[in-house]
Amino acid sequence: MIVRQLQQAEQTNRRIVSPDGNWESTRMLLKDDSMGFSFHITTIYAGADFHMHYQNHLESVYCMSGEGEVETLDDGKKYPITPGTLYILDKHDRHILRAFKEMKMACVFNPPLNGKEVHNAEGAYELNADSVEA
Ligand SMILES: CC(=O)NCC[C@H](N)C(=O)O
Repeated sequence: MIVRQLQQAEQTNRRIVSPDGNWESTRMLLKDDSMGFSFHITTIYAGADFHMHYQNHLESVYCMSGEGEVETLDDGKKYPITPGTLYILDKHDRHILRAFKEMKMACVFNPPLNGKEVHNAEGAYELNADSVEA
């Protein structure tokens, strides 16, 4: 069994701060753990408004706190996000995430992230990103 603690993981290189200033994410479970998915606790900063398109991954995002919305770009639909909301990007959906208040999210990626991923110009993660060190 593997046991990890968020407050400890935040003190390591599992915590990634996005260079675009929109979010930070502590990646608690990664590809190296051989579970077939990765699990992250992500903070979306208040006022964030940014585009993503996970062409190489499927993602589920559960809101634990805060307030915002997600907009799917192919159909222009907007979905409010409040604590308890789960949105599931099952079609590699192009989307915009907006945080009206800081949001804390629990995120699962399939395939799992290596650890150091940040968004490329298209809002995707590459499949060959660096791993965090042991
Ligand atoms: C909700 C979302 O996708 N935020 C971007 C960061 C991502 N959750 C990650 O942990 O890399």
